[in-house]
Amino acid sequence: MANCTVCGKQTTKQCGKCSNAWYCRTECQRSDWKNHKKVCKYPFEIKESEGKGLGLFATRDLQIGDLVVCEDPIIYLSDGIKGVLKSPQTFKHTYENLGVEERNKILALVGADNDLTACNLVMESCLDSSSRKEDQEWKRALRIYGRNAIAVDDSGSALFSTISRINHSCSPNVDWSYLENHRTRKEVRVIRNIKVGEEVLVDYLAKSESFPLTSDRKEALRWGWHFECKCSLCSLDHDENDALRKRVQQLHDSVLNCGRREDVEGAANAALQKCKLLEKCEDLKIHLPVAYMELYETLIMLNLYRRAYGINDAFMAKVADRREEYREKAYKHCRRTKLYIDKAMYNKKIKRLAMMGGSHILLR
Ligand SMILES: C[S@@+](CC[C@H](N)C(=O)[O-])C[C@H]1O[C@@H](n2cnc3c(N)ncnc32)[C@H](O)[C@@H]1O
Repeated sequence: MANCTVCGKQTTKQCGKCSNAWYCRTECQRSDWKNHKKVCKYPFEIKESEGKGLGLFATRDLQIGDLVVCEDPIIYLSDGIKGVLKSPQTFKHTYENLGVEERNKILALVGADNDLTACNLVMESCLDSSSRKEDQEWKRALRIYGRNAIAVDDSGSALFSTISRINHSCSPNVDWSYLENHRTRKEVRVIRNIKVGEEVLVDYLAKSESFPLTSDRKEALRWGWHFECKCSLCSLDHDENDALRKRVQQLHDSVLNCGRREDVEGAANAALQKCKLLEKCEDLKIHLPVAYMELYETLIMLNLYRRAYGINDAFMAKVADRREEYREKAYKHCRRTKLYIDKAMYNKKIKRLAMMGGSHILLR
């Protein structure tokens, strides 16, 4: 049983073409067609995923780079990323300005129960304070927001009708990005081939630029998303994968630490080893573009410092002179998956790298 996409009534009837929208009667289906026809063609169906509520499942084989869905948010808040929403009052105001259809779409998402753990502390204090009847709906919606909101650009978060139904896996087969010219519109694309019938899974923690071990990932998902992860990686024996992640994290830290000690050669070496290791680990490949960009930028630094630090020519010939090749690898991955390269993210990294050794040099 689900809620009608238009009026919110309980129903078991789905769109016959894609099974991704629920309608209680023909009038509701007809009135929603102008919106629904934009997503009706997508290659997935929404159905029960064991132990995780609903989820997206491929209705045909999908290749790397294929589009799963592209969607605008039902509600978008620019004042804080998920989990640290600054003001529940902003949420209340934005929610109450939505039309009935949008509100019903939000209320149909998972998490409307009275479970206060599905809220961060700011939300919790606000939700605790009043039990007035007229406040109940937006508070329900706020709880749903706590369970489903997704970061959409550097500072905002949003709820989506379809994308918010994608379950998490620490070994994902899709990734999402916003569009260059439309930062609240979200696109989901395949990063590992998916067979018909397989669940479409994204890594909720992927953009955190760290390589957490199983126990840390579980904790982060409990804290930020309020669930106990049942993905394949967390369910299996994870010692080997954890050992690999530990090594990648060490190399990642080493790039920064070497930089702080003005050991640019050490930083470049660590960045290179990190890329090599990431290439071997299927569930961490998502980090490759940023890692190759980091290597590229480190090698530019190396080139600039080569005389000052007496960096040996053999090392330069072996690694540093190949820097364009590494930059190309960063872009190649993004071109293959057709995901938007977040230039802001790279710029932040470039700034951080430019601070290495207290230098004021301009990189570009
Ligand atoms: C953004 S929603 C995903 C869609 C949701 N399954 C639904 O029915 O609408 C996030 C919720 O899905 C469930 N979920 C997602 N990934 C999961 C996982 N790996 N293990 C267990 N539950 C998961 C949790 O209940 C979580 O709070």
